[in-house]
Amino acid sequence: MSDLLVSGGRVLRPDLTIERADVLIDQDSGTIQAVGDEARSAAPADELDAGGDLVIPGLVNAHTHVAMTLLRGYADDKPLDAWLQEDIWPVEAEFTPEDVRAGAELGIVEMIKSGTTAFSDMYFHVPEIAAAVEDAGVRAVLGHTAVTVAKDDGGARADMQESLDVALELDGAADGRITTTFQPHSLTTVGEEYLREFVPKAREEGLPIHFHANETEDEVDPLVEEHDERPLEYADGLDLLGPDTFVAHGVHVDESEIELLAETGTGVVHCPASNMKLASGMAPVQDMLDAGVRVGLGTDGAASNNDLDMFDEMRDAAMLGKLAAEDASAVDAASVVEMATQGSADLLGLDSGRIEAGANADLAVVDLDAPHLTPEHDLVSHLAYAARGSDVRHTICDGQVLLRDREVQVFDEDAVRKRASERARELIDRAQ
Ligand SMILES: N[C@@H](CCSC[C@H]1O[C@@H](n2cnc3c(=O)[nH]cnc32)[C@H](O)[C@@H]1O)C(=O)O
Ligand SMILES: [Zn+2]
Repeated sequence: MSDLLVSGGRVLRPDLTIERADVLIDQDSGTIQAVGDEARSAAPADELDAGGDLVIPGLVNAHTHVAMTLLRGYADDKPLDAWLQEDIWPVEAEFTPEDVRAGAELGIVEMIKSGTTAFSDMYFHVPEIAAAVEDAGVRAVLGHTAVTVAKDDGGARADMQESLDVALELDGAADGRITTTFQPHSLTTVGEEYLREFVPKAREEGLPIHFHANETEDEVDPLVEEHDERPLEYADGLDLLGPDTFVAHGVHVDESEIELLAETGTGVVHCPASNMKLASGMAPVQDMLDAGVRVGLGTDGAASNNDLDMFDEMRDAAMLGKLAAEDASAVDAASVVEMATQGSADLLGLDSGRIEAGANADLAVVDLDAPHLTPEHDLVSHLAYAARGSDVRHTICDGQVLLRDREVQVFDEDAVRKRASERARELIDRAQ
């Protein structure tokens, strides 16, 4: 048996207490074998020093568009609709499969370096993203995002069919590290007739569903006008909600919709940085938590964030949650740490996000030896409010070491950055 010992650290346990403990990992099964006294292995095949560090579950980014790293800083300071239509979609039309691969590798390197071990993605040229995930050793929930507006009927149906086909084909790829979702882009960018035709097919195949919902007011008003019901009531009528569904954003949800989310077990991925940057609004996160809605955390794409650092996202979630509730006790440190770990993992259907025997061996080791993490009154507070992605020292996924002493083990980081820069430059040239 091949095993790995993470030794000498303090460990964040599932109940958010901190315990001095070693963690023993079975690399063959990719799971945690023991935490604490039972972890003292006679002679582990490999050892990672976590002395003075905090060992946490690998963070889970529950909503992103990873290849959009190529568009980081390309178009800023606009609202969602204008940003997508005027800037993003014209350039995305020029993306080649190689561009998506280069952008995905860049995004994955950024995530590995900041302690993220799993992500959920919405994009196109998905086999390229799957190949990058396979090479990198991370986990991902992938899918092809279908849009039907501004397409003829043939084009629209083909895009919906591709979303089904890609989800069926890639499920279980990369030794099971890849799973999939069926992905209508949003309730306003996919026509009702296509949802009526394809959602039942996705349900029949048992595919989980992921889409953008209630992100901006512009997305809510037309649906209310046309159907005389709230967007999530409309979605429920189309069998889009349920425990196998998680929606991105959920910013403009009213009380009845929060109830509907809780009743149906539908998950919500909160994306605070994107919501602030595009001025989409403030999601009522504390109200959703109080109502028993399952909430995870995501960065959204790098062009609306502009990074993929989940530590940033935790802090943004806490800050924005307080502002939205006008209550400093809302969305507290423990809530955001839970959202970024067990909360997101639960939405993605992963047995990750907790350091416990039997769970996936997906971990990050945070170096606490820094002025901004001193003194150590409360390490959960530090994770939420003071730590940064660059404090991550080691990252482990599926029992394999992806980052060792801040060195990415799975890719040549400089080559990935160089390729992404070149591809991004050529892409913008083509689009202009
Ligand atoms: N543009 C393609 C496919 C869409 S892929 C997923 C899309 O979501 C877009 N996207 C990124 N962030 C957001 C967001 O916050 N809300 C809605 N869409 C977004 C992203 O740019 C990408 O175009 C088509 O026309 O078929
Ligand atoms: Zn998005």
